[in-house]
Amino acid sequence: MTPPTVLTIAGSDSGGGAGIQADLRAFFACGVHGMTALTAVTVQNTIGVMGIHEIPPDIVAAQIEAVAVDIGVQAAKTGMLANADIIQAIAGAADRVGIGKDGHIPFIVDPVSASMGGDQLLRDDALEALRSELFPRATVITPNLDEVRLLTGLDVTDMATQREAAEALYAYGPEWVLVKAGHMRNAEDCVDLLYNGTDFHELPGPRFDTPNTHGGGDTLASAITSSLARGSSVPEAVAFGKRFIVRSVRDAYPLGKGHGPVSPFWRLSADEV
Ligand SMILES: Nc1ncnc2c1ncn2[C@@H]1O[C@H](COP(=O)(O)OP(=O)(O)OP(=O)(O)O)[C@@H](O)[C@H]1O
Ligand SMILES: Cc1ncc(CO)c(N)n1
Repeated sequence: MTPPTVLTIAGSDSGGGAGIQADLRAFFACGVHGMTALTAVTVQNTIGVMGIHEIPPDIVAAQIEAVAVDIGVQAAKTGMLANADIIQAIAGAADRVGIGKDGHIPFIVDPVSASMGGDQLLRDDALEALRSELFPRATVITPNLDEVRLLTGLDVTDMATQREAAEALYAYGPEWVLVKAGHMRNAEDCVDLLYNGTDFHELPGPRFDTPNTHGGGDTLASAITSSLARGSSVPEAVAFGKRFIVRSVRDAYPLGKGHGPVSPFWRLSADEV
């Protein structure tokens, strides 16, 4: 039987840990058919990003439309988007094929701005395009704490400031905001926070002491996307994504001389999360 079909709009990580490679691995482990609209080729390994080749915006839009009209997309997500022109092209293509909260296709916007090592993956002038073009179309946005700081100027250090950040980001128009806590390094646990303008949902989880969390944000967003494609509600899909990422961080493995990737391979031998 044909599995649910999902689309990632993101960059390539030559090291295979993050980006489109992480998304496809998570999609496979979640039992959905993954499709890709490539936005950039990065020259990357576990240590850092040494080069970026950006894909022309019309080619990014054409990839989205090609798979949408033939195969169909049940949920879509974004990762590294590189620049404002690419973001503009994605917004146009999304509207044409019904991706986004005003269309019928759930749309997860992960506002990726830098790699784990701090290398920039989004040009400075593209932050405004993310806020104005993609956040109002998003079913869920999934910033980490560095992205929260870039997007809102807020420094999240505890649950109170995490709630404040969720409210500030909600004002940009997404249906839901998920503020991820991975970068709250002084905290004992990893409590992500989901908000829809009225209700706060806390997603508690353990914090593993490991340097190998490369691709963690991509893997979480891909698991959420897969669950939405199966028809789950946003709180159900995010709870699934959290269970999925906890197991994937637990099973992360060392690779190269830098940060190893999280691993969704455990899923292939388990019946359910
Ligand atoms: N050390 C850890 N132990 C357990 N869970 C973690 C750890 N680090 C991050 N997570 C979880 O992984 C998910 C991704 O969080 P994080 O804030 O690190 O995102 P990110 O920075 O976008 O990821 P990436 O590493 O892909 O850039 C969240 O659910 C977070 O709670
Ligand atoms: C291509 C790419 N996308 C996303 C990330 C962030 O995990 C990365 N390091 N590289």
